[in-house]
Amino acid sequence: MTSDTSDVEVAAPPHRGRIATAQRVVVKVGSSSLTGAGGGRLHRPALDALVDALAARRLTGSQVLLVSSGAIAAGLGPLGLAKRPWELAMQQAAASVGQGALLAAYQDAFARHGLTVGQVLLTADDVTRRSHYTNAKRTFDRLLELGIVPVVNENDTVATQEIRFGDNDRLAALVSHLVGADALVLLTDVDALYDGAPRRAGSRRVPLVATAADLDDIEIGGTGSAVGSGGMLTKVEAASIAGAAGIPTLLTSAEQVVPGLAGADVGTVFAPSATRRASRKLWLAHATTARGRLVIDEGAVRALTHRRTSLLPAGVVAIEGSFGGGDAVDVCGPDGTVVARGLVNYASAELPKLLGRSTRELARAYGPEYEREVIHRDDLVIL
Ligand SMILES: Nc1ncnc2c1ncn2[C@@H]1O[C@H](COP(=O)(O)OP(=O)(O)O)[C@@H](O)[C@H]1O
Ligand SMILES: N[C@@H](CCC(=O)OP(=O)(O)O)C(=O)O
Repeated sequence: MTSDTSDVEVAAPPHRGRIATAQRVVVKVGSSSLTGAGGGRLHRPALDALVDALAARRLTGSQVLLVSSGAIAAGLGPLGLAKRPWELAMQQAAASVGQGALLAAYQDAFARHGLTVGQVLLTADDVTRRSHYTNAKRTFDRLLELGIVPVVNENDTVATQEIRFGDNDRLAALVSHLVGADALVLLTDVDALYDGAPRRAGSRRVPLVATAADLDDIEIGGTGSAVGSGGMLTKVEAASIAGAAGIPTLLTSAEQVVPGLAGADVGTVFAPSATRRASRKLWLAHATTARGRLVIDEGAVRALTHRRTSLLPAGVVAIEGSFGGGDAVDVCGPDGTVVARGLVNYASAELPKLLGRSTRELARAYGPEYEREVIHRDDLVIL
């Protein structure tokens, strides 16, 4: 930068500064960045270069969590598969073979820097159900206290089609919530978000997404490689989930990880959309999959959104779906707009007889255990 005082000095964008100084950073790397041109085996030089950059950051005192894809891709070669299989059982077999190879490579690569890794395999349930969530959080906290680098992936071998994340972008965003990260870094095979297909002439890098409106004119497409899964869409969603917790996201390529982590003007930074909210509420909003819907009347909508009350049976007019007590459900107004999400205290089979009735009346009719709310306000997040 010139010292000429007539120049207006442009301060480094604050979000890039936050990435450079983040004390706790979650870094996610995609399959395509870890596999060679053929896609079916780990590309050790690429993995080693990534580990060198992360180890350097770790050794400056930051805590680094790595969310690494690549299990399925790494299992293709050993199983003699030319491309990612479509069948779930075959993907799981590939992941089972590949995850071992992946972790062994990380163990070895981090050991060159005197660092130890700890494997954490998560299913969607582990970041959805309250007891599992707390347990996963405790494990991460302890690993980080011990100076370990957690290496996280989805537990592909047991995740079924219905419950799996499928891509690791959202998982990385949820892990960043879970551990209260200061920054999320998504590494992929393109150096940034582009305003059109990245390899098309004329497409331009988007250096900053300050608000969701900045995405309006951007063509956000699917995966560009044979081994990736979500494409740009899941990365933009992940950045939005992280942003809702006050966490900035940097999206760039694995090759740009060193300047990216240093706060240089590479890749795309997604500014957070909010200041930090309590993580359990965020988890409720983003990690849970709604198993059903409760339709509530206008008065209940007002009570929930303006007075932040619990949802009582008297305000519920209809139920949709089949769910158990403790499951997540969406709460909608009379026009079908989703106003909240929460953990319901009753199973769908129990609810019909309670609708529209006061808790006092229900307690008289069915006993004191029916005096409880349909959703307690601590288990309710307004959307
Ligand atoms: N607007 C866009 N800007 C940049 N990349 C995009 C865009 N739309 C789609 N993509 C594609 O997203 C791909 C990255 O996603 P993916 O293949 O799932 O990677 P990973 O395996 O790292 O998760 C890029 O290779 C690119 O082809
Ligand atoms: N858990 C899977 C990740 C799925 C996947 O392809 O993710 P990504 O490359 O990040 O789009 C694996 O390890 O193969």
